[in-house]
Amino acid sequence: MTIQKENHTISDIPVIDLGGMKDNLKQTADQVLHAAKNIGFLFVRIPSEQKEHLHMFEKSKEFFALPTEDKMKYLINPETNLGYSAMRQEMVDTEHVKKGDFKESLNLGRLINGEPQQDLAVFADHMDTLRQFQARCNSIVCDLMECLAVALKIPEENGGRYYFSKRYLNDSAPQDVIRLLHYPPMDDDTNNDDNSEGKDIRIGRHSDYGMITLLWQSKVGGLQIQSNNEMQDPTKMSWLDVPVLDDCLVVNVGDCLQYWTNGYLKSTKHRVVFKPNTEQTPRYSMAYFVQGGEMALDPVPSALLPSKDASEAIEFKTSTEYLKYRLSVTYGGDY
Ligand SMILES: O=C(O)CCC(=O)C(=O)O
Ligand SMILES: [Fe+2]
Repeated sequence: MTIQKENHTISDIPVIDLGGMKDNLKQTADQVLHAAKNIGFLFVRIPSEQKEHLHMFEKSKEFFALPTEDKMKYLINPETNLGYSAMRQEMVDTEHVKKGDFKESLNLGRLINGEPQQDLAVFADHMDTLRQFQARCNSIVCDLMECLAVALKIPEENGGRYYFSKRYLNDSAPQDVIRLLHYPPMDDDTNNDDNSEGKDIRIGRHSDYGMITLLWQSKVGGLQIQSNNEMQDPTKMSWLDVPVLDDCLVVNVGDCLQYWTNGYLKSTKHRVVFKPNTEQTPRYSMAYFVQGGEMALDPVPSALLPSKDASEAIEFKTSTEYLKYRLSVTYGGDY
């Protein structure tokens, strides 16, 4: 699938205020669509009264500060994709990086009726923080989905403005994941020679598997997006730095949404590197992955979409099928 023919500059990543939906839905919706189809990334402004992400960051830092043996009690369950992944356990770029990613993470599954579906004893006293963060994520996701449906002019008989959000909220098996990430400072184990991109990698080049990802960064940057998305040759890849904007979160389109829109919306490759002067600083980030669950990977009913490339075989019927395949690659076929 052809993704992007032209290179982009950082000014292509707009800052969008979803509060604008109230008075000017069409304009806000068009801004979201423009970014989603041109670069696959956008910033969403965080109103100053919203503090849920800050509370989550505190809990995240506390978790990663625990001794390794305590964290290992929550080791990731291959069946559910929930739990703790240790340093180097994951490798998202199997083509260009030979060692696992220089990061650790904790995947928290969706709370159902406010309750966790995994062992989360370590968060037992902080469930309200988790509940409030999840509720905030859901609300941002629904706003974004409504914007996309409006700008894609989905006919009323197909659900109109609520085409995506209704399916999302009605999904029988929602598999959204909150992922807490910790990238420690460089150490003797950070061997820069073993990746052919010739860069110090915190997480290798990848696209996200699901529909939409919300990403909060905490102070330390390093996130980059590939401006020539389809380029496979590491020597010819070009990368744009995504700045850390304190009052914004980052949003990106995932593979499922690209697939559903016949490539109209772009799931752009990205990675995190050690930026100069931050090698000795840990980076914390949090991602909220909207996975799509058991929703069928059907083309979105929009006249704006290009027709499907006939050469492309339909391999996956649901988002979950696709997710399982991608995870099996990331974890080295252990799953
Ligand atoms: O930490 C980041 O900024 C990026 C994380 C990411 O891309 C991912 O987990 O998919
Ligand atoms: Fe990602």
